[in-house]
Amino acid sequence: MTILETKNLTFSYPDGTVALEDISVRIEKGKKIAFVGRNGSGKSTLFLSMNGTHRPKKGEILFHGKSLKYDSKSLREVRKNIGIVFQNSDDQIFAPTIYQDVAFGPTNLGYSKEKVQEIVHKTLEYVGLMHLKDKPPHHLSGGQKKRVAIAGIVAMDPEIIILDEPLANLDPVGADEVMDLLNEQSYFGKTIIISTHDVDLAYSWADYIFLMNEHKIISEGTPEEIFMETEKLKAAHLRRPATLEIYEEIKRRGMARNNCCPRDIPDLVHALRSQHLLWVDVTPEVKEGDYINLGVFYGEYAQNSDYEAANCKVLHIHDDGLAIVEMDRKAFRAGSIGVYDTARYSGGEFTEIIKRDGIECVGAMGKKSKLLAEKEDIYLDVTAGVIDRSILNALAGQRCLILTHGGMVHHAMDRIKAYLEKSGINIPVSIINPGADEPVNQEVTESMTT
Ligand SMILES: Nc1ncnc2c1ncn2[C@@H]1O[C@H](COP(=O)(O)OP(=O)(O)OP(=O)(O)O)[C@@H](O)[C@H]1O
Repeated sequence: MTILETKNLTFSYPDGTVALEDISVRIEKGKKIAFVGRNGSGKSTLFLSMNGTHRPKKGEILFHGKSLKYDSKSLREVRKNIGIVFQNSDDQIFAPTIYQDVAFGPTNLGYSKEKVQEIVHKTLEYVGLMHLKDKPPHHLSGGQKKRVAIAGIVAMDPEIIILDEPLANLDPVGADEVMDLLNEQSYFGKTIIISTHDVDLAYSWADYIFLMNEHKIISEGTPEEIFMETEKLKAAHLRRPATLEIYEEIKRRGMARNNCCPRDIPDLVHALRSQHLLWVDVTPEVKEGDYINLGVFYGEYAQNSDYEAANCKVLHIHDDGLAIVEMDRKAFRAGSIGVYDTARYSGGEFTEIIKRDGIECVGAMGKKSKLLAEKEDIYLDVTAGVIDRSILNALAGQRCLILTHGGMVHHAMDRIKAYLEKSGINIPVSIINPGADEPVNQEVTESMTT
């Protein structure tokens, strides 16, 4: 279902600079959308047009199929439902305290003082800034300011959240925390639109991408489609994502499975063709069709030590005694992944779970979960890219624990299950402390082969 649409949108600034030319896009409800383009291509202008801040010279904008109107009542309604987080948080945050800043939107919507308080507390808790609620925003770090700006928008409960360069000036962990927030909002059914020139982010995150160059949309499609268009990327001064570049190189060396389009590191690992055929020296008594044991180096993926014996069938023996053998390896030493919902935390249980389940790798997603881990003095092995890192560590045999809360629990479960289903690997995965309406164990049970 289309939630937002622009038709032949054209916009120029008062000094005559043309910023948008004939832009027609359709945004589907609930999707994660990225507008990708170099500096000055028109992304910010388009976003400000989408919520009625800029009035187009030509064309129109439709929200739920209705053309945008520019009287103050209609604009108020649109801005309640289409929230924008600006690239520079200082353009957005202006109240004397963080609490007041987040309260601004809900207050303007005419909610009672009690309801505003309830919303602000919930939202600040959600972004992990409750402990800073009375601080003036200008005393915060860039990453904290970004979270305040997002909180201010989330507090209005808009249908669409637009973020202009959401990760600009954030460190990797801060960037990950912002993406965790966005993924959770997406899980709750919000439509998320971002602008970025970070091709790696757009490729791994978005459901659908619009490519912009010189005030126009030059292409649109799924990430896989967009990043195959080398010429258009070049025209837009962009490059292909690193994951795709690595995959292409692996493929050129005959080491990749065919027809896959890895979007992240676990995908890339899965894209590696397992090493089936080996070329070895055999003794004269070995015949074609025999089985021999060979020592193979598997690193952390081995079941007992880094080296192990793999049973190999001799396929062909050359005159010079060299043979081609095929490895017959059945299984990885698989670890496990447990997801703990910190929304149901009552105090002190992490230490107990880590001891009880022999956890070797702990990761936390979201500020709230990280703060709780700190409170229990838990060392966090992973604080960024937590889901992917946990999958990779579990593939190497580790027992992993992910601390997160609310919608992120299900986002993490869905992502892990999707990966395991796609790769046919079996790793026990469960929500450790499910709610009354959730299944205790969500194991994926397909058989595992290399
Ligand atoms: N207030 C303004 N007055 C005049 N021209 C402007 C104004 N704001 C932006 N522009 C121009 O409009 C064009 C589009 O700018 P816009 O900021 O929308 O691009 P962008 O893709 O968001 O860039 P960036 O990635 O650098 O944020 C550029 O040529 C820019 O110089």
